[in-house]
Amino acid sequence: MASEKKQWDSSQLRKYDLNFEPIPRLHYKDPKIDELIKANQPVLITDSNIVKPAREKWTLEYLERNLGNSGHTVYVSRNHKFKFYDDKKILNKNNPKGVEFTPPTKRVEMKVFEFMKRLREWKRGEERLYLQQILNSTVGPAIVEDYMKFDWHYVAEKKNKYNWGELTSNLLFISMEGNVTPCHYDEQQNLFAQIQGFKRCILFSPDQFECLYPHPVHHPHDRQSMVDFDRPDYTKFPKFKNLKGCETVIEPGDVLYIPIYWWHHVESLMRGGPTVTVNFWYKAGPTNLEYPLRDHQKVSIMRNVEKMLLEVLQDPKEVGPLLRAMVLGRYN
Ligand SMILES: CCC[C@@H](CC(=O)O)C(=O)C(=O)O
Ligand SMILES: [Zn+2]
Repeated sequence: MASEKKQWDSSQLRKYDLNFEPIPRLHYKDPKIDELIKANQPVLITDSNIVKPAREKWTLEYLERNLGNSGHTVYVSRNHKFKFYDDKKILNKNNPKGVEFTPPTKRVEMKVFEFMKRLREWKRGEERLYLQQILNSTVGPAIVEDYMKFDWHYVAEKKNKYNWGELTSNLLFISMEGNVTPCHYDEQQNLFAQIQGFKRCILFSPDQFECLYPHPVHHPHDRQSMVDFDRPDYTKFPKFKNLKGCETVIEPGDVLYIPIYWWHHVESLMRGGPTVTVNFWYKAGPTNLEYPLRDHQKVSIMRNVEKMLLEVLQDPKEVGPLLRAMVLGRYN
């Protein structure tokens, strides 16, 4: 059979001073998928029916007609990055313990027809938009009907087999070409289903924590890497050059398993047009402490230590000196 024409090329990928291994791409009936999920390893699942109705029907026109007339959550950025921030951690009159912080993106509520108009008329260099909307009762009945026809048997089988917690949400992402969600981790298991367009996903294991320098837990950019992948500061973040990761480009119909606590950087291909994705976020299941501890469990322990120290010390500037006094010359 003539090889299928590749639908994208490497010139559409942003260039980083890093090399990556490929993430395994396996047909959804391949039993090796279960081995990888059980080991908390990423895997790209192809040819499944997980979001088949969306794959067949959710064009931008269909979404514009059926997403409903409520305002949808849209982020606006002056550049290609959409770095998430938790506004509950920003200093303001209701949150005197918060951090002085200027959000890098604006969050607005936008009607879907306005969003789609902005998408159609967008010119390179203009501010970028990224719709990120929870699929909830505000969406139109046609979307609900399609959603009910997702292959819930397949996802429930994974959830139960690997003891994941409950499904917390499905987010719908409609991105402009070239948008980037910078490197971060989530405390949830994630089935990341691609509906339209191509997204490059670069993933790093939780054991790369020391190379990715997350913001402190109390910072609005908690869980996000401090390193700007476009212009890494190797003086401030010297271990970034040792970073080891894996990558794939997900295509419509692919579903990427992003394991809990795994770092991921996601970009809609440049010159690839708008992209549509639905994710499935599951809470972590109950974890029994078995030794040796898994790397993601150590990240969770470090988060708890940071939270406890901040609680008792009150001043973030005291956390470093106390930990250095405790460790340097004694535990290193
Ligand atoms: C706000 C979340 C964005 C998404 C990545 C992307 O599609 O841009 C992601 O990081 C996730 O599904 O966990
Ligand atoms: Zn994420």
